[in-house]
Amino acid sequence: MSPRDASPPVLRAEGLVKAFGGIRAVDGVDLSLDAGTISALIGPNGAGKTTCFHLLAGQLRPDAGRLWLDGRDISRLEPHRRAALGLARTFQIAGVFPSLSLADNLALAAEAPRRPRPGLRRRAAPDAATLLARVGLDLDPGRPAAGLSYGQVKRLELAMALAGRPRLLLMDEPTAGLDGPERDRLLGLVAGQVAEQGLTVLFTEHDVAAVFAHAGRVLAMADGRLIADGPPAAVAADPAVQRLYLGRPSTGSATGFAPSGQDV
Ligand SMILES: Nc1ncnc2c1ncn2[C@@H]1O[C@H](COP(=O)(O)OP(=O)(O)OP(=O)(O)O)[C@@H](O)[C@H]1O
Repeated sequence: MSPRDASPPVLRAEGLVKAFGGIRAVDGVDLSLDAGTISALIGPNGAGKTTCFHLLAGQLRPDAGRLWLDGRDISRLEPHRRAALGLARTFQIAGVFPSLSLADNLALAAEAPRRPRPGLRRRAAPDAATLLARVGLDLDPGRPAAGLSYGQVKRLELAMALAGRPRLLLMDEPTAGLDGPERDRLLGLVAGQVAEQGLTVLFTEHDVAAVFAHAGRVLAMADGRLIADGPPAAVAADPAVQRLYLGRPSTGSATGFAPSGQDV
């Protein structure tokens, strides 16, 4: 590819550091995410994944390091300014309003990232029925969110994240609380949006089988640092990752660092 053809990564981070007292929760993280890719950030409890997400989305200020979204320096922007530029984040506990209709939940979610930039021309959000169809919810958009099953709420949350038409979606344990089939279904829907809409996704996930099934790339974190980054099979075979999860190097199985379905 010639330099003229090269478009900047959707997200680039350089030298991110965040310490809490004596703990360096994020300790010099560099990463870069290309458009239309889905990557998983894995690591044991306390590795620094959530802190990393806070730094990327702007809920925390880094002690050091810089960030670019589509080549634009966003290091000093507040979370709502980053959201207005297309960086969306979902949380483990999300904000669905049970008393509002599905359509109103989606309309609020579509509006939120745009409020701080009144002067800009707005792109129309997809309509509620289209968004619900994208996440496989065959429901009346006029019905209240109250009474949805937990799995349906998680899919509504995904539709709400998509309503803002993000460029980059950071998903912190999007499948928390879901059983195996529901987890697969949700991550399959996310991967579908990556393939069809050119969305870029970084998600955290403790279930290694789900990571292998849906992530194109895996970034493994330990003690605030990225210790491996690459295709899932290569990361699984990485000796540092093997030591982290099993306390011993790889025995050769590409998916052997944790048995299918085991949490990491
Ligand atoms: N606000 C805070 N104040 C003090 N220490 C913190 C704070 N937030 C995180 N930490 C510490 O920073 C380290 C990284 O935590 P973090 O929550 O980012 O890890 P994680 O990989 O997301 O873990 P988990 O998988 O359990 O959510 C941990 O040692 C944690 O105790």
